[in-house]
Amino acid sequence: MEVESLAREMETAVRVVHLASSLCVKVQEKLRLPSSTNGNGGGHVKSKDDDSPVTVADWGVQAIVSWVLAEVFGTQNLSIVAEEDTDSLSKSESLGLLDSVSNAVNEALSEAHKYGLPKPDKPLGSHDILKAIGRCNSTGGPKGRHWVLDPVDGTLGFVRGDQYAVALALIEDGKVLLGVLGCPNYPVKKEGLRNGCNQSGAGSVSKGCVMYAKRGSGQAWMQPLIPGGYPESATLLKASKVDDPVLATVCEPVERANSNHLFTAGLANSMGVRNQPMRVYSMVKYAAIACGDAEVFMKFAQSSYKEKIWDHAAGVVIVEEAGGVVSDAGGRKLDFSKGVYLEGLDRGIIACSNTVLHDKIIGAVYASWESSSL
Ligand SMILES: Nc1ncnc2c1ncn2[C@@H]1O[C@H](COP(=O)(O)O)[C@@H](OP(=O)(O)O)[C@H]1O
Ligand SMILES: [Mg+2]
Repeated sequence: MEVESLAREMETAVRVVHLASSLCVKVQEKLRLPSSTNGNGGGHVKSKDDDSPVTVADWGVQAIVSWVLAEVFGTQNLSIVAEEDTDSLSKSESLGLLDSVSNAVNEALSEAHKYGLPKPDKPLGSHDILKAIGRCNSTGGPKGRHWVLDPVDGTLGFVRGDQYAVALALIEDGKVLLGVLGCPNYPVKKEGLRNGCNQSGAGSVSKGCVMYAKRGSGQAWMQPLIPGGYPESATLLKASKVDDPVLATVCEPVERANSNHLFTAGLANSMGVRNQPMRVYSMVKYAAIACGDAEVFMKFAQSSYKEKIWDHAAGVVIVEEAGGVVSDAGGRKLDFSKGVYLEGLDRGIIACSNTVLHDKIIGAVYASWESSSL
């Protein structure tokens, strides 16, 4: 019974992330048009109170995921924790923006049947869209089931035409049961789509994938993103077996403000890492570990910053089921049971493709922390 219901949740989550990713691809294309070079993406981008950008895609994805989850599972007991709210979108001066969100949402939902998802009888009105976005106001917690959504993770990467991710997870009683990551700009080797993406070899590269995993299954999967529909195939993902730091690739946030590059460079150096760090926006870093393109992901934010569950939940379960390990800098599992924030996080986050590298980094943190300036 339990397994069966989770199958339905996984199926819905994967399909809606495909649909949401298709919306993002279209919005990102519009942002790149010459008419969008006026600093606010032709009206598609707005600044939040903390000056970080929010776009038509952030609200559009949140509306779509919320609407589909409500259709499939009903609104009673539906708890969704998500990044965006309706505050700025419902202001009178945002009417144009709300119109753009409505258009993007209705365009995407008109194709929902091609993804095996329900579709509205008639286009959603602004009221329905604000309701769907506003419904995602849960704060999670230790008990019950909570969907956790980052509609566009790495919004800065998104507006810069770079990497970003759509991240959806399901948490029950504080444990992440399943995670889905849409990575519309992630390069995937064609051989990889057939055989597991850590296989090397010359050959063409396609763009975009959706990765997903169910807790305890010992399997993480990847599907290609295909325009206008749902793919038939999925391939198994395996994290890298490289355990020699000399051969390892470390990835980290692009923005210095989000992680201390100097500190992580010192750690990497002390363990013998030689490759330059791979700097990537968003949870795509977890995707890179899960599919064997990198071995280590480190994020050491300023001590005043509190990490949010939607920035990690989906990535953690996918990396772990692909064979990797994720913990805080003290080696403890991340705690998704305390609400919106990863409370009690010890200094930083370390995701590795295997325990050998993970143990080495935890040891390096221990050795170097005293002398760090964090
Ligand atoms: N000062 C800060 N320190 C650390 N992380 C931060 C931060 N400000 C924002 N972030 C988080 O870092 C995420 C981007 O990750 P990365 O830097 O790895 O690309 C942001 O996600 P959003 O883009 O969804 O807001 C945001 O949640
Ligand atoms: Mg985010």
